[in-house]
Amino acid sequence: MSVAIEDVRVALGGRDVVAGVTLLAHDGEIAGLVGPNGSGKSTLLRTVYRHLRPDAGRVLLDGDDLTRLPPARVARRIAALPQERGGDIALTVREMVAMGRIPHQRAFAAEGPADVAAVDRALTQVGMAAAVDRPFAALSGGERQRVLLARAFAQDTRVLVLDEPTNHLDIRHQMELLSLLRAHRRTTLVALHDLNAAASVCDRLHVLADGTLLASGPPAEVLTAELIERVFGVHAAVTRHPLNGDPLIAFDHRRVPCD
Ligand SMILES: Nc1ncnc2c1ncn2[C@@H]1O[C@H](COP(=O)(O)OP(=O)(O)OP(=O)(O)O)[C@@H](O)[C@H]1O
Repeated sequence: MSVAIEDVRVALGGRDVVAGVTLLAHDGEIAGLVGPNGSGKSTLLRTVYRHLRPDAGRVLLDGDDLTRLPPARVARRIAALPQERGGDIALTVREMVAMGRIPHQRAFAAEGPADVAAVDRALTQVGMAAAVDRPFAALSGGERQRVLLARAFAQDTRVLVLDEPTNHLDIRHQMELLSLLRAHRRTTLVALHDLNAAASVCDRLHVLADGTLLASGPPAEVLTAELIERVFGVHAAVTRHPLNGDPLIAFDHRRVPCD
């Protein structure tokens, strides 16, 4: 299932924070959004999981305008890990993940065997199966993150939208999550700050700055030292990863950022 963002504009607080962005995530592709803080990544993703309606432009799901599709149908097609990660919600871990099954259930129907299996599978995938009865509100930041990811996986959609999914995760859980994304091969839109992770996991990268799209393409073409300096204002050396040949971006943390 493809996701096409066509000339989307979003105004917030009296200014365009997304100023006419066009990009396409092909069926089964992992499309990464990278860019500095405030460049519009979350805002753009919110238009895809329908948290925000664009002021202009359209988001198309396999050619269908998202705003014209019934919400329940969208929920069976798009699952999201938003940047808002839930607070004091009085649910257990299992109950939280089971919410991902609601779009598949008839009104007031109990969970069926397929729902139970999907919830169990998702909890195992994120390594939280042993915590099913714990209160969600009592989890650490990284544990909550993994449970919300499980909820998105349990929703069993063809499209996943993930806003900074590796935030709070230790290196092992970051790597497990990124390899799960590759193994699942759903159409995925993911905002990532870690350029090396983005280079390894994404099929295509889209670089945002000040609400506009500056570059799109395969990571090895997009992530040049010049682009990184122009967009992020830091010096970087782009080499090859010694273990897998992916682009490897090295920063000199002893050096002050450039002007
Ligand atoms: N509700 C709002 N009202 C006014 N301005 C907003 C609102 N939400 C976001 N913005 C502004 O829109 C701009 C883009 O924000 P957005 O969260 O999309 O950026 P981002 O690229 O996801 O940033 P980050 O990397 O920090 O998560 C920012 O300047 C932000 O301050």
